[in-house]
Formats: sequence, C-alpha cells, structure tokens
Amino acid sequence: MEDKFYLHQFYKVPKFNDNMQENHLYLKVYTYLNSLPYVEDSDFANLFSSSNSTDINLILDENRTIIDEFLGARVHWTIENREEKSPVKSLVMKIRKNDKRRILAPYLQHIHQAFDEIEQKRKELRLFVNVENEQRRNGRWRSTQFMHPATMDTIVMDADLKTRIKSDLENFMKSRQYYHRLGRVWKRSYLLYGPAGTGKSTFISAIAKFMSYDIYEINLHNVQNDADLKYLLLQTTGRSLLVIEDLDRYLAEKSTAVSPSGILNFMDGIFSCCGEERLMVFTMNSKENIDTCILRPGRIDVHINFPLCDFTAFKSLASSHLGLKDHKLFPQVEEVFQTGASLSPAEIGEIMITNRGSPSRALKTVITALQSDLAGRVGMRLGGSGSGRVGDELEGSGKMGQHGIHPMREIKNLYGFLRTKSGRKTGIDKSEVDMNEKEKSGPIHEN
Ligand SMILES: Nc1ncnc2c1ncn2[C@@H]1O[C@H](COP(=O)(O)OP(=O)(O)OP(=O)(O)O)[C@@H](O)[C@H]1O
Repeated sequence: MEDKFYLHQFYKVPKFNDNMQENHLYLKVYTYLNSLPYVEDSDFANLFSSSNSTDINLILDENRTIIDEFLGARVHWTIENREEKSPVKSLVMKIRKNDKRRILAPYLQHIHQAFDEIEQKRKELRLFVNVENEQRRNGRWRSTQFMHPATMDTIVMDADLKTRIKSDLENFMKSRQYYHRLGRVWKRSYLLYGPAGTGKSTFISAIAKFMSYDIYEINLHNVQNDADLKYLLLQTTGRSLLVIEDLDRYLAEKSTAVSPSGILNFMDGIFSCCGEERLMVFTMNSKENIDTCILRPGRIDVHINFPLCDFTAFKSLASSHLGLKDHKLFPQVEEVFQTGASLSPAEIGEIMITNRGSPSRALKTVITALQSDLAGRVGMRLGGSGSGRVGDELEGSGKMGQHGIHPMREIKNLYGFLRTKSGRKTGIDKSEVDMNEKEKSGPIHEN
C-alpha cells in the first residue's frame, strides 16, 4: 500500500485575496532532489547555469521519477506539471504506508539539512580581519570577498594524508548530533606546523573552500587584552574558520597583550562555544618549544606537519607548474634530494613559475638551488653559524658578504625569488597527521 503526497510550488492565501505564496518546502525538496547522484546518471537531465554563478546545475525533466533511498525505504518523487505550459509545478511523493510512519519525519529533516549544506556551498565566502580598537564604531571585523584560488586539488601534499584530512573534515561537518549527544561543543581545531613556504596559509584557504566556511583571521597585535579577544569571538558567526597564524611567534616574543591563559581560554573556554560548527586553525613554524598544555587534544585536536619538499612533492610541482610527468633531468634531481638537500614548495614553485617557458632551465635551476641548500647545510654544520640558510641571508647579517657572493644569492638573482622568513626546520619529515588515540582508531561518524 502506497501513500501519495503533493507538494505545490505555490499556494493560495485566503486571507490575502487568494494571493499566491511561494512554498519554501518545495524549493528545498526540489534543490535536494536535483543534487542526488540519481539525476546525474539520468538520461533525462538538463544542464543549467544561473546568471550570477559559474556553477552548472542539473535539473531533471518534468514528469520523470526520481527514486531516493532513506533508512532502507524507497521514496519516489515526480515533478508534475498538470496544466500544460503553466509555470506552476508540483512535486509528488510516493512512499509505502509502513515506511511513511517510520521515516517521514527524519527524511524531511534530512532534506532540510542537505539543502542548508547545498546553500552553504553556493554562498560567497568572506575573509574577516580584526582591526584596532579605535575603529570600534562599526564593529571590530572588516571583511572582503574571499577569492583565493587554492583548493585541495592544487595543494601539493602526501596523497594519503590529504585524503585523511578531507575525510576528517567531512566527518566533522556531519557530526552535529554526535557532538551534541556527547555534550561537546561542535568545533575542531587543527595545528598546521612546518617551515616557511610549505603551504600552511594556502592550506587554510583550501579548507575554507572545501567546507564553504568564512575565515576570521585574528591578528593578535590588534587585540588589547584577554577580554577583548572574547569580545571579538562573540562577534563571529558559526560555520567559520577561526585562524591564528604564527602562534609560536606570538607566544615566544610575547608580542601580544593577550596572556597565554587568554589564548587557552580562546581555544576551549566557555566563549569558544558561541557560534556552532567551527574550525580553529593555528599555524606555527615549529612546535618544539610550545607548552604541551596548548597542544593537548581538545585545545588542538589534529596536528598536521607541512614538510619541505621531497622528490615526490617535487614531481607534483613539476607536473602542476611545468606540465612535466617525466624528464631526463628527474634522476639527477632525485639524486640531490637523496643527499638530504631540500627546499620549500614555495621556493621550488617560484623557480618553476619564473622558468616555465623552459622546463630544462627550470629543472637545472632547481638542481643548483638544491645543491646550494646542501652546501649551506654542510657549511652550517662545519661553521655552526647557521648562515647558510636563505632566511638568514635576507636578514642582512652581512655574514655572507665576508666570503664573497654566496651561491644561494646567485641563484636567487637568477630566479628573482626572495624568502620572507627564517626559522626553517632542517630535517625532511614525511607528512603526518598526529591524532589522539581515539581518532587514530577511526574518524568520527554520526550514528
Ligand atoms: N604544499 C604546497 N602546495 C602548493 N603550493 C604551495 C605549497 N607550499 C607552498 N606553496 C606556494 O608557496 C607560496 C607560499 O606558501 P604559504 O604562504 O602557504 O606557506 P606558509 O607555510 O604559510 O609560509 P609561512 O610560514 O611563511 O606563512 C604560495 O604561493 C603557495 O601557493
């Protein structure tokens, strides 16, 4: 036995002279149905793009039936247009009587949630930054449209690690009820750590795109005290990324008026629960000298290492930047990597961009830069000065000048690249996600 329900696109409102009102539920169900894989596979779908978006949408033909499955039940939907040429449509749902009693309420709730997620993905993302206190008149956040082109696909990273992070993020997004059942705030924090130019900031942009979340980037220099940080937090919205870059620098230099306990409270205090569905992201060059109480799960749940390039990462960069899958110079590049030389993806990427017209020249420049990096390391080990690192050179210590032109400087002149920071880590790490034990046993799922 089947039950049949009609969902009309418009309905009459008797109180208002029978004026037609749009039925919001119709829009939600219609949007949801057209997002189903079933429509993609159908021979009766049409492609559409709206005027203000580059997104291509699939819309199923009228009078065709979509079959959706939910909690083991089959739900049949048809878009009906009973009066020919009339713009008013109806959705007809057919469902077995027994299934109706069992699934109707959760099924409609599921449609609402799926619709919200689709809308969230469509919305324009914004980047917020906090300004100084004097400008408080219009609130403390200034925002602009967020248009960074980086995505999860463009980030060069160990493929397995990338998959694990994506699935961790997806699970987080679906875990509202799970967190609530545990009595926990629906938030998750990530630490991205590694040398300068390894892609930490770029990865934050990729996460924002992946989740369709706005970014609130907190400049701790513009925060007056602990209470001010709480005030800023109160002015943020849910479904967002709260970012503090270079947290290690703030902590080491004590260059912010916010106290360490203010930062701890920000991470997991009572104020951190204003606004739901939130990711916190912190970046550091190194977590070596960081107090363990900051790094513990709950404050920072997932630790992600961003290493300098190895040969595999180099090949990904060569593929994306130069269109090279292979090259006769690859074995030579691999050999230099094997000696322990390394550069950041930013450095190698920049060499490739500058020399993109000549892949051979790009690869030769990479080899010379790597050899120079190695020479710098050996020099550092022998002399113990640390001045062989590119970052030290840029600080204008003058140490290099005493020995004539440093090979690295020559290379930098060649490819016109200037590093901005020092403090790089000298070991070559494999990418990893350090998760606390519970998470290692499997990502969080909503039951
Ligand atoms: N892993 C990577 N994949 C793709 N591009 C990268 C990667 N690492 C660096 N880049 C490129 O190098 C540039 C600098 O990267 P980014 O600013 O993200 O590094 P960072 O680790 O945040 O550095 P810092 O610690 O100095 O802030 C960007 O233009 C980015 O596109």
